Amino acid sequence: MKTDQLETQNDLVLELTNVSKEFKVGGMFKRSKHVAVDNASLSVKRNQVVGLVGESGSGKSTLGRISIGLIKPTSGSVRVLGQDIFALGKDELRLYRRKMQMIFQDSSNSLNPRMSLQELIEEPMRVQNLYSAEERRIRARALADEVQLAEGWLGRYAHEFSGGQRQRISIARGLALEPELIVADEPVSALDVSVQARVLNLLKDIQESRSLSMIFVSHDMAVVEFMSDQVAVLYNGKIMENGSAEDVFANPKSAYTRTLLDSSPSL
Ligand SMILES: Nc1ncnc2c1ncn2[C@@H]1O[C@H](COP(=O)(O)OP(=O)(O)OP(=O)(O)O)[C@@H](O)[C@H]1O
Repeated sequence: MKTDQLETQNDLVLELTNVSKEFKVGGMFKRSKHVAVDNASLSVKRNQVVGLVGESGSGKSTLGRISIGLIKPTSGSVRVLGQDIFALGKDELRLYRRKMQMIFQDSSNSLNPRMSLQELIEEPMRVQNLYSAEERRIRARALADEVQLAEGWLGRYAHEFSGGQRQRISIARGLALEPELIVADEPVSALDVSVQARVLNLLKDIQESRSLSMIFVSHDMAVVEFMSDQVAVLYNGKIMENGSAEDVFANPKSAYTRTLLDSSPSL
């Protein structure tokens, strides 16, 4: 294999190929299948942000969760850094998951109220048995600084922070295991509009400085335009359109994307 071919392959952090997900729905007597993701193919390069947009129920979250191994697709393959993650055993997948982290809309609600900021950021490293206690302490401080939480706050508890600050804590916890791929699922939707821009700017700065690959799920087209290099539009589980953010926003190919853009007042 030529060197340039090798580089192109390594450059792909996430590769979804013909991924479908069917959920069984209904009760004991009337069972049916719901196709949440329908034959979707998508790739994310190193240092690239791919925005996933579409109306509620179009399959964005399901595809995001499939991308980091939280949901197993019914068919298709998911490669992260060249590795088919569903070909891994349970323990191997657990270890591999370090490379892929998810930031949820309500991540901050799941922070343990009995832990200090220092402990909350150290927790993912402790659970994975990574680093010495001293090193975890130092790393947690650096991570708090990276998400712009003051050193003086390291002893405070989750409930003492605002919504935006709690989402910064979740971001720091997501970064603690040095991931290469982040799936951010509506990460600012639960925040006040005034706080959203600051958290988005932080996320973008971190993504750029760490050269992270990211899937950014949002129903807000303006937010997606700000964050993304590439945009994929989902409708009924199908990818209707996938192109550079510039092209998709300036020249949407599908009528559905045009409707989405027209109904987005903040653009
Ligand atoms: N565990 C599940 N069991 C059954 N159906 C599910 C399950 N998870 C998702 N679905 C269905 O799959 C479809 C896609 O859901 P998904 O949450 O991925 O969409 P979404 O685009 O992220 O929506 P939203 O913006 O509202 O979060 C929906 O019709 C949803 O009801």
